[in-house]
Amino acid sequence: MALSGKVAVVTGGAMGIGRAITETLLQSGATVVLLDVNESAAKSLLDDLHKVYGRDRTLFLSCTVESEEQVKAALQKTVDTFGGIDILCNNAGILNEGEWEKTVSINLLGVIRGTYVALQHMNKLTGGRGGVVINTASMAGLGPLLSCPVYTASKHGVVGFTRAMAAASKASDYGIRFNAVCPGFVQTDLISNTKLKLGQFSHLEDATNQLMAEMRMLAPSEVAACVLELATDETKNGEALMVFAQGKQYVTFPTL
Ligand SMILES: NC(=O)C1=CN([C@@H]2O[C@H](COP(=O)(O)OP(=O)(O)OC[C@H]3O[C@@H](n4cnc5c(N)ncnc54)[C@H](O)[C@@H]3O)[C@@H](O)[C@H]2O)C=CC1
Ligand SMILES: CCCCCC(=O)CC\C=C/C=C/C=C/[C@@H](O)[C@@H](O)CCCC(=O)O
Repeated sequence: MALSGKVAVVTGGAMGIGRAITETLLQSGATVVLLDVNESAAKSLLDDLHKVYGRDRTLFLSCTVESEEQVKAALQKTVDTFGGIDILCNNAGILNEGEWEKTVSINLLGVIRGTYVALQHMNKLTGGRGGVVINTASMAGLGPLLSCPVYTASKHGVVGFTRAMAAASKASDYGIRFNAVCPGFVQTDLISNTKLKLGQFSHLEDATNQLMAEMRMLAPSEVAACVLELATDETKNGEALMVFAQGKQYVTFPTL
């Protein structure tokens, strides 16, 4: 299988897109460590996964991506347990325009933190074996979502950070590829009760719902399939892969 022998870490791996990524990577032969704050969801998922994949290819570690200490401990535990890290999926994210600092802290700072801590373990220049980092951005990382300006900013930041890290890694010979997946609307808890999550922009919920209807919904598994493509296609570095209900498309960015 494509990922046999590979060790993957998935943040926010207990639910939604992260759960689908976890399952898809396991199906492809990887060992998967899922980091999440929702212990009950994670333990329920682990029970299901153990029945299908056995107990030796999955591990749940309670970890918030907001904590440097917890991320460092989780990635060290991963390396101590499975020998290294080959794939990092910085997937954890929230929608909360009311608590916008928390949105930035998780969606952007959490991606930067996970990347920088994993770099110490994955970088070929520091004893790592290289690999790939796939960041879950969003279509809102490529264009503005009027009802959630801070969520939009966080996702634009993820796209920019990913592309810059890809260039830095190539120029530095880290041996690590960096890519972003940019889904449209996906049927998960994140987009439930959006009116409560839009803060001062809750009056724009209808406009967002109209966009959601026009773009149609994706299943988490469709996003996970694109993550698998970015993980396994070694020609992909610095890419942003858009995922629509109608298909997928790599972004062509302007050459400055
Ligand atoms: N649902 C959608 O329409 C879209 C979602 N995305 C992005 O996909 C990613 C996953 O979101 P969904 O699966 O939709 O949401 P979800 O709410 O179903 O799952 C998010 C997971 O992240 C975990 N999490 C939240 N805060 C965390 C933290 N501080 N540390 C560790 N884990 C944490 C949650 O416990 C949950 O298991 C997010 O980055 C989101 O922005 C991108 C485009 C579309
Ligand atoms: C309700 C928030 C959902 C958060 C979850 C997501 O990340 C969903 C993102 C899905 C689609 C986003 C599409 C964004 C489209 C806009 O950029 C576009 O409609 C703007 C067009 C006009 C312009 O460029 O100003």
